[in-house]
Amino acid sequence: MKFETVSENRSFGGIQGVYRHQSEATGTTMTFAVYLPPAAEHGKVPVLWYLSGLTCTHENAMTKAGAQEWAAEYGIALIFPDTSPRGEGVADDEAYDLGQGAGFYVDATQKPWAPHFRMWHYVTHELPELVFSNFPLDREAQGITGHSMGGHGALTIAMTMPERYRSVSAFAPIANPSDSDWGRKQFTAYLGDDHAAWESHDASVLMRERGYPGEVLIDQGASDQFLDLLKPASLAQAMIERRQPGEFRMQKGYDHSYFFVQTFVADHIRWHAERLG
Ligand SMILES: N[C@@H](CCC(=O)N[C@@H](CSC=O)C(=O)NCC(=O)O)C(=O)O
Repeated sequence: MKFETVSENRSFGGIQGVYRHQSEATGTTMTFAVYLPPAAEHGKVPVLWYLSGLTCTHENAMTKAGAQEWAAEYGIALIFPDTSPRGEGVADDEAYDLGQGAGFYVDATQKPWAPHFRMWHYVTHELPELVFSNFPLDREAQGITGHSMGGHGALTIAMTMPERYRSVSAFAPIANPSDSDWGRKQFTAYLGDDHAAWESHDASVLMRERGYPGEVLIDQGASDQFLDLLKPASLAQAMIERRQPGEFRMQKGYDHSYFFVQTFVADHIRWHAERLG
């Protein structure tokens, strides 16, 4: 699989790279970022996938989360995919929470989204094949995290493929999209009216039905301006009903911004590093 280098910069002794490739999954050019810690000079390192939220590209978390320092310290690589296909021939919507920048980590089955909006397949199949073939990454040591829409993606992907994603965490995830205006509109557009398809992309439903075999770490700002849309209580209740091991932390005074993410990102990278070995 071919890709081109957009930029590479030294960061905390490692390399922060940005790359571009032609995606078969989305039928578009996709950009992604990979941070390789210094330890990657000596062999394969564990991988933490970071899925971003609404309106983001690969760049927001790469530049705002402050994750590289901790990834370098714990010897773990970071991968930052984009959040949707983009481009002139790609469907879009005027709203910031549908279309480009709002792929919701599903494979759309409905027009006009279906031809390009295949972010589940892209993030779980195509991009892994590309990065594991071209970077010194340990395929057997993968964790996944994300923020907001990306937290939704991380939780639903980890609960669907726990044998692959050996650790999971989330920052302020969209926790119950089937019952939220951050979910119903997008699932209707991308997946249609088939609520069974919605439920397989809803972290609270998956938590209640199957949970995750390891421990789960969730951080949620108690002053998050989007609490009504995120619905953390649904996920917390599902964790209790499931007796899911893990930590659900309400962080006093924190909102939804990257100031919140950068405050707790060290905890999350440590969490993953401890579980990925
Ligand atoms: N209307 C706002 C909402 C966008 C926003 O807050 N996006 C968050 C993720 S929200 C859930 O997925 C985000 O990460 N923004 C990028 C950033 O760098 O902060 C708006 O358009 O600002």
